[in-house]
Amino acid sequence: MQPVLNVEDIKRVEVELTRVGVSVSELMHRAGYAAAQEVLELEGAKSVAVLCGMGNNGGDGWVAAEALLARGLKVQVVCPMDPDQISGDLARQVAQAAVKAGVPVTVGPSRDELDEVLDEADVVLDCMLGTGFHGEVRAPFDIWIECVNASGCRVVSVDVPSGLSAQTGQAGSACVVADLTVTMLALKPGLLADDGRDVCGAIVVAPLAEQTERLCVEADPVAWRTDLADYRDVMVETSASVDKFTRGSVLVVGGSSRFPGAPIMAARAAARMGAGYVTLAVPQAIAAVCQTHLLEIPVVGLPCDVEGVLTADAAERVAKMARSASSVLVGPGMRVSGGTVAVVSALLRSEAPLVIDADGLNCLSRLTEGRLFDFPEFTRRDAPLILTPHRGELGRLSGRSEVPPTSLSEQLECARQIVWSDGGSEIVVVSKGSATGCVSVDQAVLPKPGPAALATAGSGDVLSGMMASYLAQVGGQSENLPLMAALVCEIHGYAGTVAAERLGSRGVMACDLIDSIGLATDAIEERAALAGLEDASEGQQA
Ligand SMILES: NC(=O)C1=CN([C@@H]2O[C@H](COP(=O)(O)OP(=O)(O)OC[C@H]3O[C@@H](n4cnc5c(N)ncnc54)[C@H](O)[C@@H]3O)[C@@H](O)[C@H]2O)[C@@H](O)CC1
Ligand SMILES: Nc1ncnc2c1ncn2[C@@H]1O[C@H](COP(=O)(O)OP(=O)(O)O)[C@@H](O)[C@H]1O
Ligand SMILES: [K+]
Repeated sequence: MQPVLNVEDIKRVEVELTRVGVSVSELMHRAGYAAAQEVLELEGAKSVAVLCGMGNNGGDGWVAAEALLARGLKVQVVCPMDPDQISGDLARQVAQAAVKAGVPVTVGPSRDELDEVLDEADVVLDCMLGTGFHGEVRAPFDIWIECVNASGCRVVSVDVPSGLSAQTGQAGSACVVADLTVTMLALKPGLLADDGRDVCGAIVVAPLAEQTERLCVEADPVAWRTDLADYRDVMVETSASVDKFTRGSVLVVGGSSRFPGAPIMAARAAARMGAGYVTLAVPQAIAAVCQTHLLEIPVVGLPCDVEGVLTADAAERVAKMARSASSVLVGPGMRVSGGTVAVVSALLRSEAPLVIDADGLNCLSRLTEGRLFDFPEFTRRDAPLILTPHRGELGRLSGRSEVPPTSLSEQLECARQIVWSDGGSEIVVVSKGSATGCVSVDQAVLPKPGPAALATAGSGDVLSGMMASYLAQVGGQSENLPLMAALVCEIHGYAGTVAAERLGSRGVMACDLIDSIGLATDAIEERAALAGLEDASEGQQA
């Protein structure tokens, strides 16, 4: 797994590195060389325009420009002011050194002059704004960024594409769209979510020092980005000597007259994910319609009101059914009422490994008055509990329904608040978004996100069905619950990719994801096993 550090923690690592003898100047030189190296590895790169800002990100650029010139490339630095006028000592010194070494400089070009420089270049090295960027992009960089994006050059961004917040993942009104981002020391959350996913291109981490790995771990990473090989420890063991019950039984509880489709999709996803036996429990009013769509899955009708919403009488029945299930999913399409709140409450008190999604989470918000972290008694249980909120649901659970989290780092913060108030290792919050974080008290793991094709109604119901199914198949518990949850998200994402290949990136509907789950599971598990073997053989050779 790769550590992901908040920007302020990256700065702490930088300070720690200086304490162990790697000066900031040395770091800037190594950053510049790392960026230059990536440019040199691009096929056919001959002429490079290096666009430098006035801070240390620009400093990295000057070092890279000098290194590229020394390797025989045609280099042209573009800078808003005379190198002697740069206020930061370090950036000024490397700029002066580069000029002395013969690096040609264009100072404060007009738009036309900049376009001319870019016409001559085949690669742009973007060193305008790094982690020091905040607010809206100001002149001249707003114009420069427009020119870079229109130039047709390949773009390598240093540390972070200029105009993107490395912390929040939000892009300003202007933002470089890179083909490759060489990020220094460690991944930052903003590179992995929201606009970051659109503008970073491929991401390469340049650790810059042998001590970096240890210092990053000591800086308490905000999350860990998974590698496929990590999943081997949490995968379902395959065996031919199984029957439908040993393959795990899932109870799905949800639905209402308004939303009969959500629990149907969740139940089908649970079956496609490999559970041997799935039962669906829904309001009596929709039981027949659900059964018509589910040939393999028995449907149980429960007491409901005239609106086809579960009543409190259903709670005891559900709790009893939960006793014979390897896992239970509650929530999809259920609505929020006194009855559904009673059902969620009964399941929380049960010993069943439990996944709560959608309206199940909204019931939980209602139970805890929107401050789940103030009511850890609801989530404190011995059996696993997985909550799968999107940003809106997470906001409601965290008492911030008016201002739900808007970035991955805020998602992680809210999820942490919930799991830490509970304090147990059995609770995981799967905080969903364009990037998803699976958060427990021990760690937060980030699976590789799926494609935007997943942003379609019902996709979350499919995920929660898959989650309950995997939980059932590993016997209702896992050595590493957040990693298991991340594996399920990764399979969900890959199902989106498989479905998009078949139906087009905008054509995917939630049911199409269900049909792709089986192949996606096989593919991800096979790749994880292969990646594990490769890691092991590399380890032996080393
Ligand atoms: N943290 C580290 O360990 C290392 C950092 N390095 C580099 O240093 C960078 C951070 O350097 P700095 O803190 O100097 O910050 P930056 O160079 O990212 O940005 C600071 C400059 O940008 C300007 N600026 C900020 N917001 C702006 C806006 N909205 N519009 C226009 N201009 C704006 C500031 O006035 C200042 O001149 C990193 O991104 C990285 O490239 C590397 O040199 C090596 C190691
Ligand atoms: N832009 C995106 N890129 C990748 N995954 C996404 C994107 N948007 C949404 N997703 C994923 O799709 C799923 C949507 O879940 P949710 O919002 O609960 O949908 P619904 O309530 O309609 O079922 C989540 O797993 C989320 O991570
Ligand atoms: K940059």
